[in-house]
Amino acid sequence: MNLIVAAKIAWAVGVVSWWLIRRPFERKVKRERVVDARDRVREFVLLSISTLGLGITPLVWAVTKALNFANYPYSPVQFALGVLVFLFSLWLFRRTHKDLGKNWSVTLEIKDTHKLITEGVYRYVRHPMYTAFFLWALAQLILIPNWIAGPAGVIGFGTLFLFRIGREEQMMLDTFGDEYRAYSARTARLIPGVF
Ligand SMILES: C[S@@+](CC[C@H](N)C(=O)[O-])C[C@H]1O[C@@H](n2cnc3c(N)ncnc32)[C@H](O)[C@@H]1O
Repeated sequence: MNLIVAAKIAWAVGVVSWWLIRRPFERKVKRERVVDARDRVREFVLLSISTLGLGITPLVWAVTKALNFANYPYSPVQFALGVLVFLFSLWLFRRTHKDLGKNWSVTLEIKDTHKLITEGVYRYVRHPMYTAFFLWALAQLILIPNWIAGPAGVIGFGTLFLFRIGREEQMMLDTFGDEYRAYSARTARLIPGVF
């Protein structure tokens, strides 16, 4: 099989796997009562930018020829590395969902029974789900040999992260106070011991 076709299939399998992992958790949180929801319009815009980068742009690359002018030569090593990083991101993504349980939400929300999670992967970093998304974006960068569709995920998810993270941490501080302050003091945001 042509290596570019293999990259397109690997990318599509990765995205469908991500969706299949998320589905049962989405169902579970539907029944929870939300007591604080912040920045609804801003969150919609940020999620759209992230979807454009991680979903729509690579999809356009995979199913049309519109971005082919920005393709560059590809190697089996690059393909294998991209697949490995994608697998690692999916593993971490599933772990974060299991650890967060009913406390998870797509946008900035607090539930009436909300608990601060500090165990599992949350013991090492405060935002492991965002680490998983950055790994997905990195996998896309490596897996897709195109100067537009490759980096689109890093730019799209990076924008969401930059404009959301301060507000999410402020919401957690407003809700959990000293408990979150102490948790923040002993954990990094994305990479243990680094950042
Ligand atoms: C998309 S989830 C991402 C969670 C976290 N930022 C991460 O990257 O793993 C966002 C929601 O998770 C909730 N949340 C974030 N950190 C949490 C924690 N340590 N414990 C419980 N809920 C948390 C907040 O209610 C927020 O609205």
